[in-house]
Amino acid sequence: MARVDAPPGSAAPVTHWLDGPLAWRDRLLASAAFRRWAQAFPLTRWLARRRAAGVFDLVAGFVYSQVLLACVQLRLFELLLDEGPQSASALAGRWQLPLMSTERLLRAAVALKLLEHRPHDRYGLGPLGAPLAGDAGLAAMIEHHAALYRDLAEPLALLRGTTRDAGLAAYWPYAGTDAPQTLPAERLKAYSDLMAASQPLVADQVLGAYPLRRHRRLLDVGGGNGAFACRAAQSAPGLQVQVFDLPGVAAAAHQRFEQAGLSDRCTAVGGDFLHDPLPVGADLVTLLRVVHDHDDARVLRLLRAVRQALVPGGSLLLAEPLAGTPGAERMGDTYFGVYLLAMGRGEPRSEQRLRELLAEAGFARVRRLPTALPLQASALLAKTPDTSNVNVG
Ligand SMILES: C[S@@+](CC[C@H](N)C(=O)[O-])C[C@H]1O[C@@H](n2cnc3c(N)ncnc32)[C@H](O)[C@@H]1O
Repeated sequence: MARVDAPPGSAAPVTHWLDGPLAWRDRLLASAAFRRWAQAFPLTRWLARRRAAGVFDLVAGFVYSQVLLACVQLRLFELLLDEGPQSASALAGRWQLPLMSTERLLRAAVALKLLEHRPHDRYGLGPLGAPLAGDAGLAAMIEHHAALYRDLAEPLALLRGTTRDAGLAAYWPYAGTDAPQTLPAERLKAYSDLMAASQPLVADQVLGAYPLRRHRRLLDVGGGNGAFACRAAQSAPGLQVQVFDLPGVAAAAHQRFEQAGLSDRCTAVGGDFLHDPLPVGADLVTLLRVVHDHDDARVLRLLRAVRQALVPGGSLLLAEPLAGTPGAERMGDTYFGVYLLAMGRGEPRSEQRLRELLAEAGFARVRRLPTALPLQASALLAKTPDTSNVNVG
């Protein structure tokens, strides 16, 4: 039986009956002779090609991302949506780029299905580019990845924690401090604007899965500068909405409510949700894209504080992309796993892990609310016990 390394602290090597067959399979796939045979044999050729293409996509993925980033930075998708197909020379003139590199970018984007080559040698939107046209939230998300790409330039330095020029850690300053309430407003603005721009993607999922009309008072914890609160208030005319976020962010939420003419129903409170008491009396608390930013100990502290703040029988709606989501596994463990590592705190969690944390914090009757696009966000609804809110543990 094949030998594998023992886990730290254990003397005996750990083995499993599957180790032998899997080692045989690994040796087969690692053999150039076997791969040559599989590529030539008619019944395995399709599989060999698919595997080779899969490996190539992993090799070239960074290039794909940068082609997409260049298209977004040039506002190419909006331009083609507004003005229709364009020739390479028209685009090169508009962007003041060399014709040769403009053509290179356009052909690269065609191969990625971001664009399509149209009659008369023009370029129009492709099936993957069209949904990006005019979506400010997606564009903002894509553009802020420039910071992540800097962190990933040396992946081993990231894994060792020795990255020199912090990209995402600087972008999300609350992840690197135990006193986030002291952060000045100007350090909170870039990420808060990004969250507001991309919030419609999440709000669509949340409000589609869980209409808010049955609630009286909503507390959006870590609610950013109030983008979701406004959508929530507009979707449920009788709802009072309160945002709790860091002081600099809450001040921006207050401004948004005034500008939207919603100040009579929407308010904002500033503080640190890990140390300051949350406003009490809500019958619904939302935690949208908040929990994955924090380690288990902080999440438990936050969930217990939420439970204390809710009225007996109140509900918590937690929404974020979940690890292990069928069909979107790379989004959780690959993308968010690495993203949050670069950010400096937090982890993607599976539904099961969140259920455990919710139970430990005293929530019950947890159920998953089906969302239309789990890649964007999954939602869990949990309840506080109907009676007293004491003994939160
Ligand atoms: C990833 S953003 C999500 C914002 C918003 N819920 C959304 O989905 O657009 C996380 C939010 O949590 C807030 N936050 C992080 N740590 C906090 C803390 N200790 N106390 C209060 N707010 C905090 C941040 O300021 C930020 O607005």
